[in-house]
Amino acid sequence: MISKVGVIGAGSMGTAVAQSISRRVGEVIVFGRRQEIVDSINTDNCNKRYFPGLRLNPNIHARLMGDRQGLADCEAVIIAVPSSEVRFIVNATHDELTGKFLVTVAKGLEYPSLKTMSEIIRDETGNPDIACFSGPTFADEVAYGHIAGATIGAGGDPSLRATISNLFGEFILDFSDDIRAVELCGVLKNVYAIGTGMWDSVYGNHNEHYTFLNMCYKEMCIFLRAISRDKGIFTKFCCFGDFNLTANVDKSRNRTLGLMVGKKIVKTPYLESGVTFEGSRSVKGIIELAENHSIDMPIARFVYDVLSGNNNVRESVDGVIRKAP
Ligand SMILES: NC(=O)C1=CN([C@@H]2O[C@H](COP(=O)(O)OP(=O)(O)OC[C@H]3O[C@@H](n4cnc5c(N)ncnc54)[C@H](OP(=O)(O)O)[C@@H]3O)[C@@H](O)[C@H]2O)C=CC1
Ligand SMILES: O=C(CO)COP(=O)(O)O
Repeated sequence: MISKVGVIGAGSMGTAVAQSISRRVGEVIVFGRRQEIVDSINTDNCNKRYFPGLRLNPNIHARLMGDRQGLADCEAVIIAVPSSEVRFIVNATHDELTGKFLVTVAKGLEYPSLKTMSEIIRDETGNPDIACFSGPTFADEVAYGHIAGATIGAGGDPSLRATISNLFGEFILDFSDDIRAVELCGVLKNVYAIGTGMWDSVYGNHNEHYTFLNMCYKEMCIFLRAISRDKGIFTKFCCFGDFNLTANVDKSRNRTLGLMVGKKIVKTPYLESGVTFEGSRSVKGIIELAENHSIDMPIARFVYDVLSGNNNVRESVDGVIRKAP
């Protein structure tokens, strides 16, 4: 039984996962890069920057990212930073992470390598046991203990699954041994959340919304059918559940980005906002990955065109309707 778990990333998802897991293990150590967050967690049992109203469980402690011994003492480590940071951070903590049980919750695709997070982590650590966690899991709702489902992407080793099931025992879990496919679901759903936000910024009726949603899900399933070994992936939490959560709910940062870009409230510097918009970083890679499999993704291309400022939603959307699968 794992007793000490590390969480790299003291943001919304890192804090939320720490709160959930802390009810199932002896201690959770959250590693952050801001001293004031580390202090607020250790002094006030609260991450004042991300969840100012949430009292964290007393067995959650925080350390600065550089605390190598603190990380070395953890038996399992969860990586909860934006996908753009994963390679740098895992490379920098290679010695402490090698040989450990690692789980990534990050939803992104490295460019131009087109590697998923678990593939990056394996590159950097050589660990055989790397799992991913992905599903309809808004961090704030996880942090406050609401029911959530998630897919665990992991190898078929029964002891590995038992370990994961215990760590994430507060979630309703399904499993897949196609880790890459699970992670790509999380990448795709962010792209379609932006796309649905863009569409809804122009077409506000119910019929229009669900027509476009269906077009997105169809394009996503065509891609997954081509790349996934897990033929049941389509009904798993990482796919149908997370796709619908983020495409339909304004709480989604990706959907909100689509709405704001569609309404011309923001232009491309939004990446400097400091908000984690994973879909905008991964859309180009997902298009290239699809092309490598001779798959056309008109909706993903629509998202990329509008995000790039090449076109606005109205100019681009006719192409989508004509070409969408
Ligand atoms: N939020 C959610 O609802 C969910 C998020 N996820 C995924 O989790 C991942 C993390 O996102 P999320 O927690 O939402 O993002 P947030 O923006 O809420 O937090 C990101 C955290 O990463 C830290 N960070 C960023 N760069 C570095 C770095 N170079 N070194 C150390 N720490 C760093 C930030 O530090 P600082 O505070 O100093 O900026 C912050 O603590 C994403 O891939 C996301 O898709 C998955 C499911 C749900
Ligand atoms: O992945 C998430 C919920 O499962 C969070 O979505 P956003 O990054 O769009 O906020």
